[in-house]
Amino acid sequence: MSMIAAFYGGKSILITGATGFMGKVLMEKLFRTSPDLKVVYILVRPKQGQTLQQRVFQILDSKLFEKVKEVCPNVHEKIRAISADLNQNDFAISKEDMKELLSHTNIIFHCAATVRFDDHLRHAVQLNVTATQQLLLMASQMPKLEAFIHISTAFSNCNLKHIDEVVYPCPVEPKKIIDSMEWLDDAIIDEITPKLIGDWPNTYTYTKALGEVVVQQEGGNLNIAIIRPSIMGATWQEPFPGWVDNLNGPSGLIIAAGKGFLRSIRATPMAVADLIPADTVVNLTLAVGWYTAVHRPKSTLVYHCTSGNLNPCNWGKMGLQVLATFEKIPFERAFRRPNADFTTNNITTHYWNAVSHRAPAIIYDFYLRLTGRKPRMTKLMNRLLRTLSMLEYFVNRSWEWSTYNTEMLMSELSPEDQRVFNFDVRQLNWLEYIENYVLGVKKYLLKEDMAGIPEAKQHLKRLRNIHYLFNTALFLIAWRLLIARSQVARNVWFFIVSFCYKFLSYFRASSTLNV
Ligand SMILES: CCCCCCCCCCCCCCCC(=O)SCCNC(=O)CCNC(=O)[C@H](O)C(C)(C)COP(=O)(O)OP(=O)(O)OC[C@H]1O[C@@H](n2cnc3c(N)ncnc32)[C@H](O)[C@@H]1OP(=O)(O)O
Ligand SMILES: NC(=O)C1=CN([C@@H]2O[C@H](COP(=O)(O)OP(=O)(O)OC[C@H]3O[C@@H](n4cnc5c(N)ncnc54)[C@H](OP(=O)(O)O)[C@@H]3O)[C@@H](O)[C@H]2O)C=CC1
Repeated sequence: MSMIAAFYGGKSILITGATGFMGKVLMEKLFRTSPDLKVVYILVRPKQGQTLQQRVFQILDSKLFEKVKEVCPNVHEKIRAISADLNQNDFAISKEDMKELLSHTNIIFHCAATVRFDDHLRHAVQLNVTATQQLLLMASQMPKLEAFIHISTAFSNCNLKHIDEVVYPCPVEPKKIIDSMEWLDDAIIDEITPKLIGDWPNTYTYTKALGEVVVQQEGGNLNIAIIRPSIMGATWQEPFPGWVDNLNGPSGLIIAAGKGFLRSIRATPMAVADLIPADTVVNLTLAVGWYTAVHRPKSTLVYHCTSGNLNPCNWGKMGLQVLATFEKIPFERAFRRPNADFTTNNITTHYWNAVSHRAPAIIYDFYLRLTGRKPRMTKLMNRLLRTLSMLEYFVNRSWEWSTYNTEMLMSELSPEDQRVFNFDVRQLNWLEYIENYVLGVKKYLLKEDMAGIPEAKQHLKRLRNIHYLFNTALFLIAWRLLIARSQVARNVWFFIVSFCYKFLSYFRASSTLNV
């Protein structure tokens, strides 16, 4: 019997960010391995005209929860959705709900965050720092609380090259930042943001670093642990390979490459692609929850959930495998044949952006206009280029994350727990994982049917023929123009023609002699 699964039995668990990518995988695993848990409270905000219950049912109706419904048929009764907005004071939770949360919660998994790189500093601070502070305050009033697990990111200290499993201080105290956000107006915040974030690449990583400091400073006597995942990708094994449901991290770029929009990216092929499957992160998170509650470490432990130091894969290898998978599993209605490449300097990046991204978009929009349709490709391409520029920082550097605590935890698990809550990335086969990832993007994100693969392959063949035809026509036109204008080109042309003629004459003469 798994000790971790048994530990969660009968427990009341509070999850923030349960409607997000990681939150869903976390809930799924909890219910599948500990169907006898008491209740999972989730803090949810009504969104896009959906009520809380509708949001919960939508999650439970997804393929991700199919296995859960078999092992825990009353799962919907065990999820208690609480209306909350983490941007508001006291999270705008009603008094009754707050009372229930405070008196029953045993474990907290704090996953909610804004993960947008370009979020306004005020909003990023509110969600990633102030909300964490408020949640800690709530936690300190929970008499039955056994552990508080805070999800951060391995990139919270990406301004360093080697990162240990410790909380690093920030140049400005989080409390001062929180206070200043209250009285500074947006224009001033915009102006000081670059100075405040210093050598962090964006407001996301900066505020996640501040969030960690808050956890350390204001955790008081709570039993706390911090988990730092790197780039979270589709599931590796559980509940099935390849599950993914948002465009963050590599998923959006896989779509852009597979549909033929993404032709080149400024990335260092040898830089480590520190991807980590979502189910690996969740297994570690649940193991940390158990360890923190049962062993009550004296200080706040930080756990790195990364792949680079144990089983490294680089962007070059990953990119090639993604492209190889498109040969077998193409996406439908591609704009161009998938053929993304890495560039390594600014000049080639600008060149390929102009030639391979902007020019085809302009030509296609011109064609759309001619045929009476609304142009849209240039807008889409601009958005892709903006996304690429935001991700560039992460695909041109490598980091070293130490994993002493994560390895210590692994050694503390029983063989059964090591199997059920496996977070040993050394066992990950990258080629297989990436293939399943691309397949998952096709099935669960693009919602494309596998039966459409032959037609998608035919479409790619047509695109290849159009590509060859276009290139040949372009070459002939360019050559014709050159010959008309340049004596050197004419001389070269006559030399080639006369050489071919002589060669053919010689060939004909020698074959006549042989007869
Ligand atoms: C050959 C291949 C090589 C592969 C090579 C890979 C390299 C991959 C490196 C990654 C490196 C990360 C390393 C940090 C790891 C962390 O710790 S960070 C956690 C992950 N966070 C992220 O990835 C967030 C990054 N994304 C962003 O910050 C913003 O989306 C961007 C990039 C600034 C773009 O913003 P934007 O232009 O305003 O576009 P946005 O409104 O966000 O979205 C555009 C459309 O996509 C949709 N959309 C956006 N997000 C989502 C979503 N999550 N779910 C569903 N739809 C969405 C929107 O609905 C919108 O659609 P429409 O409503 O227009 O129809
Ligand atoms: N994805 C990744 O690559 C990585 C993620 N992480 C960390 O993992 C955690 C989970 O990330 P991930 O699941 O990918 O993120 P998602 O963007 O998928 O989910 C974010 C969650 O936070 C919730 N949330 C956001 N704002 C509010 C609000 N004002 N009130 C209530 N809830 C809110 C969202 O709710 P709603 O559905 O209503 O929007 C959603 O449930 C985060 O802490 C992130 O920093 C760390 C490393 C990598």
